[in-house]
Amino acid sequence: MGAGKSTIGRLLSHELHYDFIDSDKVIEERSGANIPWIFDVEGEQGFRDREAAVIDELTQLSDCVLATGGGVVMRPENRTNLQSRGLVVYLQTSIEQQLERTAKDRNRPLLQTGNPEAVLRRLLQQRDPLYKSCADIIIRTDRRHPRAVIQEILRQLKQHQPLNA
Ligand SMILES: Nc1ncnc2c1ncn2[C@@H]1O[C@H](COP(=O)(O)OP(=O)(O)O)[C@@H](O)[C@H]1O
Ligand SMILES: O=C(O)C1=C[C@@H](OP(=O)(O)O)[C@@H](O)[C@H](O)C1
Ligand SMILES: [Mg+2]
Repeated sequence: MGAGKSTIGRLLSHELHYDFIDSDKVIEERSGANIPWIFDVEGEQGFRDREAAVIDELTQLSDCVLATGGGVVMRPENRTNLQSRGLVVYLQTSIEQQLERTAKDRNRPLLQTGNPEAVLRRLLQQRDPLYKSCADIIIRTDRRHPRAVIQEILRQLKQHQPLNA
């Protein structure tokens, strides 16, 4: 959360002339509700079920940049689908920067309960090995302008596959 997946993903899609899809937005559109409501009414498991179905569908598309929610790696089938069907970029970000970037946002239910720093620390401990297990590319985003992050992604992408852009 706050790594910049939604922001960087959109800008990157422009550079690549690809479509941009944010799985959280698709989940909201399909359910007709926002993420806090889904967590409230269906619990985190309900949200993860919706997320897994959407990820299975969206990872079958071509020529697009897909931004996921940060918890996508918690389900093994999501990791398999992302890894086998796409090229995965891990935006690695310090907790300090995550806190700064998410401070004003009330749309992340996991940060609304308890101490956000402690929550982020626990989640990073659980998830960092999982992000690393599926990432083709790892980019540090701390104190880097989104444009610099995108340039670094493009540079590393070129080493992986020929690009249309
Ligand atoms: N590299 C960056 N430098 C500064 N601010 C950023 C950067 N990446 C994202 N942000 C800002 O941080 C906030 C959270 O970004 P967002 O793209 O929603 O993250 P995510 O989708 O990973 O949770 C947004 O306000 C965005 O403008
Ligand atoms: O880390 C998480 O478990 C979540 C991250 C959110 O997306 P962002 O990573 O885009 O904030 C969103 O999917 C939901 O609130 C759960
Ligand atoms: Mg996002």
